[in-house]
Amino acid sequence: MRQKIQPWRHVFKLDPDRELGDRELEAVCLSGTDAILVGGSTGVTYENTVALLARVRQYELPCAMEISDLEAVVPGFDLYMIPMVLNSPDTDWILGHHRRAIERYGSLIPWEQLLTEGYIVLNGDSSVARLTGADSSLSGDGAAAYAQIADKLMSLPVVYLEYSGAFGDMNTVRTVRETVEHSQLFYGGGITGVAEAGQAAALCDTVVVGNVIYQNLQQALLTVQAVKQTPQIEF
Ligand SMILES: CC(C)=CCC/C(C)=C/CC/C(C)=C/CC/C(C)=C/CC/C(C)=C/CC/C(C)=C/CC/C(C)=C/COP(=O)(O)OP(=O)(O)O
Ligand SMILES: O=P(O)(O)OC[C@@H](O)CO
Ligand SMILES: [Mg+2]
Repeated sequence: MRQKIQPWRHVFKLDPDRELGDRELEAVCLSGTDAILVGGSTGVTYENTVALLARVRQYELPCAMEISDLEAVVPGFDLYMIPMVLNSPDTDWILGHHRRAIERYGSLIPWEQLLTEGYIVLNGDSSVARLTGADSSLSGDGAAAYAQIADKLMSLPVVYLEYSGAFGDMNTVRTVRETVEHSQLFYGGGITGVAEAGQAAALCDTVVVGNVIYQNLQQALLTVQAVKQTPQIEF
């Protein structure tokens, strides 16, 4: 599974709880992005997730689900990404929901299709920060410490720097980048055009673009090449 995401440089995150027309979806899926990640922190249901999966499946690119609510899990995705919010004080968002999911689904879980993401939530104003109570007031060193827990102590395949809704502090991202050796480093949050996309792409392995799809599709589409044409800085 890890090999599957290794080539992902640019990913569009589609929210089942938001409207996107057929022409717009086609533009997203044919944009040259490496994958579609279906997920949101609120309002995700079985029905709106099935509907979005069926529409994305008209295209050939990989489609993964990022699970935020067990009731909304839909079979048929290529991959299931499982967030653990490492900087939440509420262990439910690190292990609790996960334990209940395993108790409930047991042997039905397709483990070979699951990938764990060590989330570090850094925008205190985001829905995900409110939902999980994450401590978003971390310094660069604090964020890097969580990243090292994910990378070195837990050997998680993904470290996800989540600034959902606001462009992040690139000094913090750089500090984290310098410490992550094995996990694939995802960046997401507040990318609204090529300049931000390029900055995040220079520092991270995978850049996730979400909200701007719904606000300014043309700008969203331009982020694909901006990410792909930006070489990563070597540390
Ligand atoms: C047949 C088949 C496929 C069976 C599947 C079996 C199965 C259930 C496997 C799962 C096993 C498992 C361990 C599941 C975990 C369950 C679970 C609910 C875990 C909790 C995940 C979690 C920490 C959620 C918190 C929210 C979160 C991190 C969401 C990620 C997405 C995100 C941050 C979106 C951004 O939100 P958005 O709404 O866009 O925010 P803005 O408003 O700021 O834009
Ligand atoms: O929606 P934006 O702010 O682009 O963030 C992308 C993604 O990281 C959200 O989970
Ligand atoms: Mg969003």
